Amino acid sequence: MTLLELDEVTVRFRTGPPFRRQTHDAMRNVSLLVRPGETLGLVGESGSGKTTTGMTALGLRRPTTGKVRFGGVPFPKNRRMLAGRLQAVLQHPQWSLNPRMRIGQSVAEPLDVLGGASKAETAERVPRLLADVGLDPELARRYPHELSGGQRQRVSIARALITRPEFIVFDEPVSALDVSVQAQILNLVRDLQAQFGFGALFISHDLAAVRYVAARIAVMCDGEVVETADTEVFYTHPQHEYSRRLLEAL
Ligand SMILES: Nc1ncnc2c1ncn2[C@@H]1O[C@H](COP(=O)(O)OP(=O)(O)OP(=O)(O)O)[C@@H](O)[C@H]1O
Repeated sequence: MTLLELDEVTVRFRTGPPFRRQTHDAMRNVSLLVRPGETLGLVGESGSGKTTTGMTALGLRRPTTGKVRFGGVPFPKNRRMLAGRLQAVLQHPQWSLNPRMRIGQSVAEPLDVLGGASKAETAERVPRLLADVGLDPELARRYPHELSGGQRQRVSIARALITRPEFIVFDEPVSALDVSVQAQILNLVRDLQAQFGFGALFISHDLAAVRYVAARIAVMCDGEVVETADTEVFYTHPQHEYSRRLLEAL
C-alpha cells in the first residue's frame, strides 16, 4: 500500500533570456514512495532538488514527465479535490503564519477554507491541537511576533494538522531554529506521527535530524535520487559514493 508515489518524475525549468534559453532539470527520473504513516527522509546538498521534489509531491508543481500518485491514483487536475489531505511545514514558520492574525485564527484557517466544520467544532479543535503540539492553549490570543521561533514552528505544525492530513511535507523544519529547540521539534514530529498516523516526506540537509525521524532515506544529488535505503542500513553501510561523502561531512 502506498500513500504517495513519484514515478520517474522529471521537472525541467527554462532559465536565461529568450535568445539564450537554457533548460535545467531540477529533478531527473525521480522515483520515490511514502507508505501510510511512514516518514521518508530526503537528504542532499543545497540545489540538489529537494524542495522541487517536495512541491511536486504536494501537487504544487507539475512534472514535465512522469507521474505522481496519491493513494494509488494520479493527482486530480483540480487540486482542490485533495484540499486538507496534504499539508506542508516549511523552514520559516512566518511563511505560513500571517503576522496580523491571532494564533488561534491561523491554526483554524485551513479548516475554515475547507469548510464543513462548524464554528463550535473549530473552537473545540484549536485549543486541543495547541495542547497536542505542546503549547498553552492561552497562546491562541497572541500574535506570531509574541512567540519564540520554536513556538511559532509548533503553531505551523498545529495549522498543518488541523485538517487531519494523510501526508505532510516537512521542508527543513528545524534548520532555522536554535540547536536546543531543534531536538524538541524533532521529538514532537515523532510523537505526533505516532498519535495522528500521517505519512511524511522530511526534507533536510541535516543528516542527524533525518536519522532521528525517518524510517527510510532517499539521497538526492544533482536532481537524481542516487540511493534509497532503510535508515539504519544507510547510516552504517551507505552504498553510493556521494552518500559516503555526505556522511563523512557529518
Ligand atoms: N522556479 C525555478 N526556476 C528555475 N530554476 C529553478 C526553480 N526552482 C528551482 N530551480 C533550480 O532547480 C535546482 C533544484 O532546486 P531546489 O530548490 O529544489 O533544491 P534544494 O535541494 O531544495 O536546495 P536548497 O536546500 O538550497 O533549497 C536548483 O539548481 C535551482 O536553482
